[in-house]
Amino acid sequence: MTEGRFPEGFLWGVATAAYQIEGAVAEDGRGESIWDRFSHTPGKVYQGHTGDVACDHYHRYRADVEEMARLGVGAYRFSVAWPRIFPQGRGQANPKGLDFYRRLIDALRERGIVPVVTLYHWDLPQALQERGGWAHRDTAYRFADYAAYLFDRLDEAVPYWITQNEPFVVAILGHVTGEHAPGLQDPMAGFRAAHHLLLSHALALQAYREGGRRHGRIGITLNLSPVEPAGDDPEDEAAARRLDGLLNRWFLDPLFRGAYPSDMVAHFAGLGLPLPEPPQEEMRAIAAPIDFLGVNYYSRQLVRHEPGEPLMAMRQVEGPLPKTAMGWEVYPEGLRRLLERLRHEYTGELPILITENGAAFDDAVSPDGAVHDPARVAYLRDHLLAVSRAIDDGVPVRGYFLWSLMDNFEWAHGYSKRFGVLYVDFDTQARIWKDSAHWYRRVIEANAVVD
Ligand SMILES: OC[C@@H]1[C@@H](O)[C@H](O)[C@@H](O)c2nc(CNc3ccccc3)cn21
Repeated sequence: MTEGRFPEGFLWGVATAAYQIEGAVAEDGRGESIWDRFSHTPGKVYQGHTGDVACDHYHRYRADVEEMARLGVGAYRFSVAWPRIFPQGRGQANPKGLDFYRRLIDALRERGIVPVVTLYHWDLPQALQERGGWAHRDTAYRFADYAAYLFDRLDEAVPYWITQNEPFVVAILGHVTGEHAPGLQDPMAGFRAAHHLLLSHALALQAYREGGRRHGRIGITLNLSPVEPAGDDPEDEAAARRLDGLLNRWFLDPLFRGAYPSDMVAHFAGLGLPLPEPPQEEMRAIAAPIDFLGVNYYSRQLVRHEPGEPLMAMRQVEGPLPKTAMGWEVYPEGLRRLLERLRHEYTGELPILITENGAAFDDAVSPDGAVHDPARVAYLRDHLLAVSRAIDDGVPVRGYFLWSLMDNFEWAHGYSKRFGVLYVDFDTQARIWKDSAHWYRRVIEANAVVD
């Protein structure tokens, strides 16, 4: 394959998530989520922004699907809001909630766009949080019930299911640093949540496999990054290994080797965090075969040894490379290296989907009415070239989902960070194609990186 070209049938897509785009948070029976609660809590989100309206996608989904069709995408990755399906997280279902996703899937299929459905993208029903949330084992079983409910009603139309989006972020930012909902700062809750998120994946996978007549493929999405020492001090290298152990291996090892990484278990035990030995049948279920691994890649992590930092004895440092509006280094080579590592250490011939890759930049509408975003075009081009090189080396990457279709609610940053290839004017809800959207359409059409 010549560099920059992609295999026949490569799946080109865009990605979004329910709480970030839908709005309509109190419509048609939707229950409260932890992100409704968190975003309405003063001081948690930039300038008090919330997802109450977001991109109003709940009402504008048909027009948004038409934009996807104009882009020429073959697939669309979106998440189902659990609180629309089960407003209390369990018990009584809400048919109007399911009806919205049926309408969305029908609109996609009418335009020949394959739905790729993420079951959980961070919007836990608040009622389950009040019963302990992800730190409580029962939530994993409620998730499996929710997943089975959707499998039974939507599986005929959904070829790809993703159980969890980024369990690391849910566990650590939600339960240890407190930057995300539910805003806890309790390392033990974080480790319990991490295990219950993996357990929830395993239980949903079992429900899928045992449900008979299942037509699709099912996997999980992890946020993965190369972790590199900021200097050549052996202590910095050890710090990098520790962060790699928490960010990457804490999830890859259970999923592909059936056990948590022993060096990290020992590290946390040494801190007086004696993680309870998980039941072996749970670890076996977590390591049950999946059909693909979803990889969200944005940048690398650069670390130094930091004796005073209580959990990991490390601190992340700013690197020398050009950065996006999130302050993340632009490091496309890291994606190629990550894919090579995954294949050699974990996934082998298992298909990989890049379920998120993209960048935020300070976009603005020009006097000519266009949105010129050359930095995003360059970011996307270089990362696609990295994917193409990995494929040429034999890594079985089967698809790429650009984050994101349109500017949206960027969690604790609110609407201050724009990741879309479509610019959203949140005063009017107008969608404006950025130069990167025109470019991505040409890439898809050519099935190759174009200038
Ligand atoms: O930040 C951009 C996107 C976000 O909008 C998606 O909902 C989420 O899936 C997502 N994950 C990452 C990478 N991981 C991450 C790192 C720091 C904070 C939050 C997420 C980036 N993104």
